[in-house]
Amino acid sequence: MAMNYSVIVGAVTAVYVSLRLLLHYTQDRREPHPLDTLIPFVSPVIGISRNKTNYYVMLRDRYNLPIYTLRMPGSRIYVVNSPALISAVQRQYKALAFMPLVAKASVKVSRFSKTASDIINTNTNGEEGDWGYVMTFHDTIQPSLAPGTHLDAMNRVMLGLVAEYLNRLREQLPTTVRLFDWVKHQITLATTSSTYGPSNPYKSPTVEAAFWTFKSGMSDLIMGLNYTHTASEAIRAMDIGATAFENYFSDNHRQGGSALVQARYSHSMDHHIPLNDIARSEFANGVALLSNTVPNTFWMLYHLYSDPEVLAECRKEVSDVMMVINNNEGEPTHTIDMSKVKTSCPVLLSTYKEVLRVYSTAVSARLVMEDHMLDNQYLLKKGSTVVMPTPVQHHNPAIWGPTNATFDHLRFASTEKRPNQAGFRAFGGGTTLCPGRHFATTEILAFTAVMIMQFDIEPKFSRWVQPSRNKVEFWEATPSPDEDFEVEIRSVESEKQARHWAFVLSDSDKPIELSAEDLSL
Ligand code: HEM
Repeated sequence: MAMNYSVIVGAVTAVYVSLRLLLHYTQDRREPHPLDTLIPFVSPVIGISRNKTNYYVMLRDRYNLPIYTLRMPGSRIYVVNSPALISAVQRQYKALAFMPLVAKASVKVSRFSKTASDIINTNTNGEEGDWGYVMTFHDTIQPSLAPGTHLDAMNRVMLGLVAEYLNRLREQLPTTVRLFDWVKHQITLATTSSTYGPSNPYKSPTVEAAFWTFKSGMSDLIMGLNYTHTASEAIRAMDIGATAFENYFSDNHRQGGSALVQARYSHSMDHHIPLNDIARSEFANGVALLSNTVPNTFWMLYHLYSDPEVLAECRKEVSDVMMVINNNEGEPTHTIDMSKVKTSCPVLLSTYKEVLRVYSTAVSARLVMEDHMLDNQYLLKKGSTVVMPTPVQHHNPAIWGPTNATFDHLRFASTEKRPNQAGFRAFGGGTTLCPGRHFATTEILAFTAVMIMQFDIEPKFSRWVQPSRNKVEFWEATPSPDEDFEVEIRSVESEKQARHWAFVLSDSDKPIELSAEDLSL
């Protein structure tokens, strides 16, 4: 027995020493310093799976390095903390590329045909010039989501739908719903109907449910774990979505949709993507459309309703920009001008930005295409991944002060001390800055503004309790609550007489500052 024990100890020691030597001899001194090497190659895996994106914040707090290396089995991750180095990474968009990662992940999750996969995987980083499906994708869709005519048109449809859903809700009050599920359903329908028009495939409850099943299995699909139960369910769900979208496109329903869907469809057709693959890509696009807007709307409602002070201040602001206008039937209609909400409701806007700051779990990633000296200081090796975790910036005491960990709904409303916009990265930055940020912002603000004006919400069985959010997946930029809960929705007493609500967009959708890039618009 003693003999067996010493053999095991000897073997473990030999493995450990070999791993340490391997780490030592394969780490170039010019690379960023390696961290969390207690058990080489294993400690970072445990750290990330246990602590999710908090792991990066913990390592920043402990070592405060501008950049460091995490050695993982078979790969290196360079984690960038310093804002100056983040800018340097963003400037090197060819050497430190985003699109090859997107192409690889999208082929895995959408399960494209070989024809489509080959087209998508060609010239992903513009090695042969600025052409190809992936290289031209961003510039093709960007105009349909940029402030201007197309975005206004999409916003007007979305605002009409939000008003219609919530007007209908008034007729069912009081009602009890599971808050997250309810928000998910309302936002899914408003977002997808304004994107896809009257023949929106998500109007089918089967397609709507299939999308959320697909989303639940995405992590396994990205990691190639196609054999798990969750992945099999996601694959089945993708097939349901693909069939629905194939019918939508073959019946020409996209003609009634937004400029965004037209641009995406034409782009795929121009690159000779087969129809079933276009449908797969469109269904997977639901992740960009919905996976952040839904949870951010939920967290907004949570903070608005769980704190009477926040609720009162925001209600006052919105009521100041509300008008009563007679509709076509001569009925008085409470009308909220979204253009005014964006210019005259600083507390509501600040609450929204604070939600984005506190809840963002986005980790921007880049693939190192060739050995590269970042900022002439740090060697980044070909094939490694560079990551820029947003929580590190959003919880940086040097930018946000000692209260960085707490939710302060007035943080962005202060006119004296403007927070440094470079430290706010909820929508990413550089060439991969989120093109959907203005659309999502208008939707979240409209939905929450009309909610607080029309309805009171109370948890059914207890007081408001901050839901945990530990189940967030590694690729998600916004966590959902771990558990849903029931709330009762009632009519706001003083508003009982107002039966109709509507929105107008009096001015073209002005960009509000959602990123450092918006300051120059
Ligand atoms: C509150 C809602 C949203 C949040 C927090 C959000 C967040 C982000 C973030 C952090 C990125 C950067 C990814 C990176 O650099 O690694 C991104 C990219 C992107 N987002 Fe959003 N997003 C939101 C809504 C939307 C909507 C509604 C759309 C579509 C209409 C959209 C479309 C996209 C696309 C296409 C990209 C990739 C950009 C590229 O190809 O370069 N997003 N988003």
